[in-house]
Amino acid sequence: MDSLTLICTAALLAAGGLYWFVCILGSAEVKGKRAVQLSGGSIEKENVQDNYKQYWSFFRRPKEIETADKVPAFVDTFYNLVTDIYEWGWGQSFHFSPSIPGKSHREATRIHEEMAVDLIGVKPGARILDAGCGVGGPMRAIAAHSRANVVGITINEYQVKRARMHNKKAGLDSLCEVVCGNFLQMPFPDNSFDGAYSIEATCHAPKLEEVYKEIYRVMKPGSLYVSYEWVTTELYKPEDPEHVEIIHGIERGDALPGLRSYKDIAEVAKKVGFEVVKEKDLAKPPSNPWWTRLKMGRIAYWRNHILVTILAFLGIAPKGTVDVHEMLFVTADYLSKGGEKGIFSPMHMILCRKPEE
Ligand SMILES: C=C(CC[C@@H](C)[C@H]1CC[C@H]2C3=CC[C@H]4[C@H](C)[C@@H](O)CC[C@]4(C)[C@H]3CC[C@]12C)C(C)C
Ligand SMILES: C[S@@+](CC[C@H](N)C(=O)[O-])C[C@H]1O[C@@H](n2cnc3c(N)ncnc32)[C@H](O)[C@@H]1O
Repeated sequence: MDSLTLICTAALLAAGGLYWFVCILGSAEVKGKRAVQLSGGSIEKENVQDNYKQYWSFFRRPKEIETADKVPAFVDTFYNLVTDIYEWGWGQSFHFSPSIPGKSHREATRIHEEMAVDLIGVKPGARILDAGCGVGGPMRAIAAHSRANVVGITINEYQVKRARMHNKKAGLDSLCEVVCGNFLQMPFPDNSFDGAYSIEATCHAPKLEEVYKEIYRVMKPGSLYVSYEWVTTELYKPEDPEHVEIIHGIERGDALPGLRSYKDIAEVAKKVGFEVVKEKDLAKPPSNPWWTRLKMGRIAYWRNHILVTILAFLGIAPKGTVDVHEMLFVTADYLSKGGEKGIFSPMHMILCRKPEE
């Protein structure tokens, strides 16, 4: 073989390898987002790095996220930064679920979502609220399973665009509606929903009471609300520096104004007027660990990190994407530790009823 043939063969192999690494491997599962499409949500490409710095500056004084009224804007910035990475590396449902032997992550996720709508017992044609809907993974599973009309609300405009696109693609846009707004002040009339749910979303509210009060307002008397809450468990010891570090790590990497204790959830629900029908930590045995999926993905995260670094270097992905990805990488570790130690649960389930008038 002469040297020209050798160079051409090597170049072809390198190009093929790069294509495979970026376009095939770049998507860890079937997600609807590719590595080459990573963006900063609604943030202009050149402003992603500054927005990341701005996000991080909120945590200079841990546990004191300046003032509560700044939280929705800070959460919005966070989701501009992470939405594409979540979709690319996790899927369209931005939450955890217990692993189920013999079932894929996708199936386990769907089962966890369907359980929520089964708990609120709605009939086909009912109108239900998804408070903090993300890009609508749960909303589509729930609408398909229950044939209820789901109205989702998210603070993040980019997620609204993504969710509407996915709804249409899934042929579920007649059942699923998405609104951009703050779940602390929703643009819906009193007593207008036949049920409501929120999956790993109300943890972003600076005061749980404010979001529960607002959900209570828009629900019809007699209807049910279920929430999967992020909490510290009875094993969390605030005097243990390792526990505190893990919980702060989770708060910093997930835009949380401060994790609540499992004890506070039912108390707040009752305070706003709900009757508590059932409360259960879905992470507890006999459920299988929810964090194994996070740990199993570690090799893929390394691969993703190399990929993101190359794409940012080539100017394909925004510059700050590398920092955001690194932050998530670290967060995954804190989340797994919180799960393994049993001090944190992302699925403390509470089922509430708005009393009949
Ligand atoms: C409910 C919330 C989000 C929960 C999870 C959906 C996300 C929490 C941490 C995220 C991730 C961590 C590591 C990323 C990895 C480094 C990257 O290569 C691919 C994406 C990750 C796996 C990413 C995916 C989503 C999470 C698991 C919060 C915000 C209240
Ligand atoms: C972790 S994601 C979960 C999304 C969805 N429930 C799921 O499981 O895929 C949290 C969601 O809550 C939304 N959210 C947080 N604070 C909000 C607020 N004040 N008003 C409306 N939505 C909010 C975010 O925009 C995001 O869509």
